[in-house]
Amino acid sequence: MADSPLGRTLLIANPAAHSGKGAQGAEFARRFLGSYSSVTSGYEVRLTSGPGEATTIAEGAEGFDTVLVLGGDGVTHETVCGLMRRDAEDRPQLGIIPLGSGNDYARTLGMVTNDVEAAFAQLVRGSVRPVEVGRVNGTHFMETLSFGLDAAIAIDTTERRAADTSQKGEALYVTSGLKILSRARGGFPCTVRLDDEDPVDLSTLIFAVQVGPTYGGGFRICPDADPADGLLDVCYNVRKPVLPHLLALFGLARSGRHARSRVVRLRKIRRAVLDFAAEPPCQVDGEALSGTHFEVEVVPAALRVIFPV
Ligand SMILES: Nc1ncnc2c1ncn2[C@@H]1O[C@H](COP(=O)(O)OP(=O)(O)OP(=O)(O)O)[C@@H](O)[C@H]1O
Repeated sequence: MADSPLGRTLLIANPAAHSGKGAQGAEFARRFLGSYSSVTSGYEVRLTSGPGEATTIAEGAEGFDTVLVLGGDGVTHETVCGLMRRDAEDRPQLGIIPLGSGNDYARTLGMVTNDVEAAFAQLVRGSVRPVEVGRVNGTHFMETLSFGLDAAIAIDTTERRAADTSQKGEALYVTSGLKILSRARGGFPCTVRLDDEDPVDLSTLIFAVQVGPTYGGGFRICPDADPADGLLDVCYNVRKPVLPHLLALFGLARSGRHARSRVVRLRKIRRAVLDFAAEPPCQVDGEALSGTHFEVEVVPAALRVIFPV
């Protein structure tokens, strides 16, 4: 590793990412790695053929110093889950080449998005820092876990994108948001225990657990979240706002200004246990998760990730 910035490198690329632009991005990345041989000490390129494969490839990343992932938050989540199945001492460092529609993890790290060449320039000169990941019922997440309306919006967004709507990214999230929020009524009753505190009953509309500040393609739900502070940030409602207020909060969350509202509370925690009366909408890095009992915890310094300098 000493004689090249990335050492022995495995590139995991999703050709389907960003509405198929991943294929071209992967080809560019392959040519880049071939042309600039001093950047690595040898490399391998693996294209994913479908959901879940990045996890298997990353889990088997034996003898690599660096795993690069090219694609969006979905394939990055799968790669992180695979890396977390490896022993910590045999876990390669991770670099992101963001090519997706949401790119929230890239935003957390400060990587340029949807520009493969510029991302390589950042990675080659970057610095490696340990970051935490979250864990919920045995599944890891690198950016976001949420319950309630925001999860319903994220799941609706994913389903509509899969159904090939012409809307993308933020526009898709906003239209899903307006649809789901305008139908919101009861909330999702839940008992929550944060760290070692006494359990509290909440009438949950949203309960977000974040490693980095954003979800949904840039909504700053936990504006102070820092992926290297060893803590998870949570944002949840402590009152039920009337619908116009709820819609206004949704708009303010774009810039993080919802944090000033007395309706929501923001905290930093290590652990949370949530028990819902009935199964809530739940998303983990954009993927749906089912259940009523959720045990959430931080895994501090779980991954070494390349940040731009
Ligand atoms: N060859 C493939 N064909 C179809 N889907 C794939 C393939 N390889 C991986 N996938 C799936 O595509 C999903 C979405 O990919 P990814 O997150 O990379 O891009 P995106 O959806 O454009 O971006 P974002 O997640 O940021 O919105 C992943 O969850 C992954 O399981």
